[in-house]
Amino acid sequence: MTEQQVTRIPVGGSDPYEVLVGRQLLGELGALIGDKAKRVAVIHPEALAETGEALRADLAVQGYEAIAIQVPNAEEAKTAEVAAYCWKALGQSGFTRTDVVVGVGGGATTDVAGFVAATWLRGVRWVAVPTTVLAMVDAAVGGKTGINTAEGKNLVGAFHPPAGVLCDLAALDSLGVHDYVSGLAEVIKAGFIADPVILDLIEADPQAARTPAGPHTAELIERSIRVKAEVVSGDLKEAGRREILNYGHTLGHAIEKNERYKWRHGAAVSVGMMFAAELGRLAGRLDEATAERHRTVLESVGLPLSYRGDQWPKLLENMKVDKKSRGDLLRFIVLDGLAKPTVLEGPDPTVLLAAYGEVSA
Ligand SMILES: NC(=O)c1ccc[n+]([C@@H]2O[C@H](COP(=O)([O-])OP(=O)(O)OC[C@H]3O[C@@H](n4cnc5c(N)ncnc54)[C@H](O)[C@@H]3O)[C@@H](O)[C@H]2O)c1
Ligand SMILES: O=C(O)C(=O)C[C@@H](O)[C@H](O)[C@H](O)COP(=O)(O)O
Ligand SMILES: [Zn+2]
Repeated sequence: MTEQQVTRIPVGGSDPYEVLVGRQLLGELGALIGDKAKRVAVIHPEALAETGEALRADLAVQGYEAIAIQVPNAEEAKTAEVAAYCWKALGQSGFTRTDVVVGVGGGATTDVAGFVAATWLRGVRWVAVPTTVLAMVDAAVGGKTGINTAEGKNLVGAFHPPAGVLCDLAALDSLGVHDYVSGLAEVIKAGFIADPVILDLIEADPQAARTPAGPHTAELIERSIRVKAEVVSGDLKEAGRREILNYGHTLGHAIEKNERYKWRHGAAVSVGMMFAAELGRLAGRLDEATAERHRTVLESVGLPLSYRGDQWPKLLENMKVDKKSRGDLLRFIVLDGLAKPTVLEGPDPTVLLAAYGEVSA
């Protein structure tokens, strides 16, 4: 990709928008903010203090009353206290319904920024500027916004699509390898549920896939965004098909909570996908080769495959508040085959335990 090339991926639904992938995209921000806004709030994590301030200063030069709101890094930002801190900043700046929130950062930041936008005055416009692989391919696209509570992950939130998403690939150069690789879990998820070419590209050179300098970085990101865009375009509020994007997340979210959010989301989802593959296999749905492919591709990029065996009772308890649960019924996304996701409802507890045995350390 040359510096000037920009890929535009449409996301449909009642409030359509585009995901732009390229470099030097910040020139696009003004058009997305629109001409009705007087004030803009740039919500950014501590790690991107300079970027947040540069963006604020640039918007101020363009004539907006721009404020920067710094939130903690990573999952510590996804709390009611941080949301309340942001609401206070908006209130103090006189933020009205025509003003705009810009969320710049990883998925944790875009989740809380989107949630603040969804709740302030019952909903104001927002633009996502994702700066991690994970946020580009998943978190910033699709309008799921939210925060955690003491009881679990993402338990409070709203569906509130952004006005646009700017994925500037240059942002990935400063990302640590651990965070880069964590994002690959959602890329690999998109491969297993819908686009196996993603898996072929990673398997061809797993080491190259671990860095933004790899030859297929833009293609992997764009393919994953297209999977997400296609799914959410037809089912914004997760009435059905959108549930496939939760592949690996039932156990993944339970692990994140058990680890008090010290594990990255992608790492937990990696173990969760391995578990879901084994669950599908043991339930007689998934062939052995595809289940084994999970192990090889996740391991090849350095993602974890196992978790502490003694934690199963706690994980089972955590999984009960998963949003796919209905009453006492646990529901999992499994595969009937490669790119054939489906729902497995109320699996036999012995099969669940056996599947966990396959990922227990
Ligand atoms: N809304 C959705 O549909 C959706 C989808 C997937 C994941 N998520 C959420 O996304 C979150 C995980 O996102 P993540 O993996 O991006 O992690 P993250 O947001 O926690 O970011 C990881 C770390 O990298 C820092 N960082 C961000 N961009 C950087 C950059 N360019 N250079 C250097 N440091 C940078 C962050 O400040 C943080 O410390 C989880 O909370 C998960 O639940 C949401
Ligand atoms: O967009 C979706 O829908 C997803 O499930 C994508 C997931 O990768 C993401 O982690 C999402 O935040 C999980 O949502 P939740 O509803 O299970 O909290
Ligand atoms: Zn996820």
